[in-house]
Amino acid sequence: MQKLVLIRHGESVWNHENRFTGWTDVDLSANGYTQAHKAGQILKQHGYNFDIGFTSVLKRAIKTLHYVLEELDHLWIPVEKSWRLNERFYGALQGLNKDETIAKYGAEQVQKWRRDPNEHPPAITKDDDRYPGKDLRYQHLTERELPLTENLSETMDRVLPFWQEHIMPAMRLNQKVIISAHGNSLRALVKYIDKLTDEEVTNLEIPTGTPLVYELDDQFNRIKHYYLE
Ligand SMILES: O=C(O)[C@H](O)COP(=O)(O)O
Repeated sequence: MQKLVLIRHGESVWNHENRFTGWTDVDLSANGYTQAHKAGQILKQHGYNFDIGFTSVLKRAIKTLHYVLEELDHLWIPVEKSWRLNERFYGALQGLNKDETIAKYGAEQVQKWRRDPNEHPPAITKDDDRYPGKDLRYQHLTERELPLTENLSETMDRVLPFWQEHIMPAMRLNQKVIISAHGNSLRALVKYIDKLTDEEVTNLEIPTGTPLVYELDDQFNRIKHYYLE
């Protein structure tokens, strides 16, 4: 049996302001900073330690992992960052207030954009300042990999190769792994590990800054999962 720990970043400034974030690189809020430290303390109380960490290239997830590892006095372990663990790219919704968007387009449409695994939020164009092709950190990506919008299925398509090629090999070496990522990149991963249907994943919400433990068998099938609080 192996334990894998997933954590969604602590509350971000835009979570606090209720704005669609996606790949926008916003910082943790003061509350998010506290949540990240508390998550580290809880993991410490339960005797957790890690051999390797994985995170996205967005500072809210990077900092959350950093503060967790700081509490564990584990800042020295290797941390691998990948755009593949980024939040779902929320297209033209990025930056908009969620309630204002509901007022404009209706609750049903906004809920579809947020939770229907096959629904695309409105796309940006390549001349938009939010286009990742303009951002240094994504310069090595191919044009096909650079999103203009993304649904959860597409997020899953780019998360899973990273799971298979980086995270699973570490676990096969019996390394203890922590992954600090985002609401929707973690929903994509959990959909895969828990073999959830499209309908089941629609109702899955992952809270910020709360360690989620997966106990997995040798084939990486889930035995059980639970939050540490
Ligand atoms: O990108 C965002 O806005 C949030 O991190 C996740 O938002 P959601 O709960 O609307 O998918």
